[in-house]
Amino acid sequence: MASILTVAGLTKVYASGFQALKRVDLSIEEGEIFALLGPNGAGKTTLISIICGLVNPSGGSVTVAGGDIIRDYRDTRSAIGLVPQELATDQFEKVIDTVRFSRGLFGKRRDDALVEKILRDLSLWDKKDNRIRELSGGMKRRVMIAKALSHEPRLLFLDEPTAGVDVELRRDMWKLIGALRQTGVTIVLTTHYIEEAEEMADRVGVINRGELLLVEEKRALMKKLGKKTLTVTLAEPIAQLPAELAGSAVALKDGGHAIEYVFDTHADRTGISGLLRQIGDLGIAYKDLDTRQSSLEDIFVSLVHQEKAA
Ligand SMILES: Nc1ncnc2c1ncn2[C@@H]1O[C@H](COP(=O)(O)OP(=O)(O)OP(=O)(O)O)[C@@H](O)[C@H]1O
Repeated sequence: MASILTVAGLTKVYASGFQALKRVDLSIEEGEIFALLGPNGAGKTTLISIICGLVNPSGGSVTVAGGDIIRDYRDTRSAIGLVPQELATDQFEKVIDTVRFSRGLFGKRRDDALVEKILRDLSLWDKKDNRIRELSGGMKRRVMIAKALSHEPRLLFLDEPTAGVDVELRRDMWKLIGALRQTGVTIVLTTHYIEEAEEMADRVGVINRGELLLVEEKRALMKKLGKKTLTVTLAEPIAQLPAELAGSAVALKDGGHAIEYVFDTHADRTGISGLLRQIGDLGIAYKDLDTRQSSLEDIFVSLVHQEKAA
C-alpha cells in the first residue's frame, strides 16, 4: 500500500523553548485507521497541527498525498480533513450552511448532492435546517465531522473523537468511523482510551513526551498491553516478599500491606490460582482481592522503562 502521509525527523520547539516533538518518524498507509495513543501533553495535537499547517515545524519534513506541507500547502491542506477536539463553529448557523461553507473554504464548487450524502451518512439529514446550538453534544460532534468531510479529503484527522462522551455515544462514534473507512478515507485518530484503539485501529502509535515510542500492528500491541494487575490485600503486613513468591511479576506494595501480581489476560493460565495457593501455603492471610486493567500510564511507564533499558 502507498503512504498517504510521511513524517520524517519532525521536531517542534515552541517559542517558550519547550520541545513538544522529538524527531518523529511516521508513515500512514492509504486506507488504514491509525490510532495515536498518548497521555495529556504527549504532543498529539502538536503533531496534527503541524501536519495541517496550523503550527510551524522546527525541523524535519511532512509529505501528504505526495506534496510537501510547506511548499505545496494548498494541495496538501485540501487533501486533509480535521475534526478538532473543540467545537469550532458558529452556534447560530444552520447545519447545512456550515457544511456548505466549509466546502467553499477550500475553493470547491457547491455540491448539494455531496452535502446531502454526507449529512445522511452522519444521520444529520433531518437536522439540516436546525441551528448548531439546538443540537445535542453527539450531534455537534457529527457536524464537525461533516464539515471536515465536506471538501472530500483523503486523510481525516479526528482529535479525541470521544473525549467526554458517554459509552453509548462512544460506540456510535466507533461505528461511524468504521463506516467512514469503507468510503476509502484514511483515518488518524488520537485517543487516551486503549479500548478505542483496540476497537478501531489497524495500527497504533504510542507517543509520550514528544517521542513516538512505538508503532505497531494493533494485534501485536494488544497482546503486549493485555495485562492486568491483581492486588492481594493482606490481613497483616509482611516485612518482605517470601523468596518462594519472588519473580518479576510479583511485588510487595503499600508498605507490606499488599502483594501485587501482573498477569497476561490473553494467556490460557493467568497464574492467579497458583499464586493464591502459594500465599495460603506460606500461611499468609489475605482479606481482599482486586484486579484492574493496566492503565495507559502503566503501559507508558513500562514502555519508557523498556526504552531506557534497551
Ligand atoms: N503554543 C504553545 N507554546 C508552548 N507550549 C505548548 C504550546 N502548545 C502546546 N504546548 C505544550 O506542548 C506539549 C504537547 O501539547 P499537545 O497539545 O500537543 O499535547 P496532546 O498530546 O495533544 O495533549 P492532550 O491529550 O492534553 O490534548 C504540552 O506540554 C503543551 O503544554
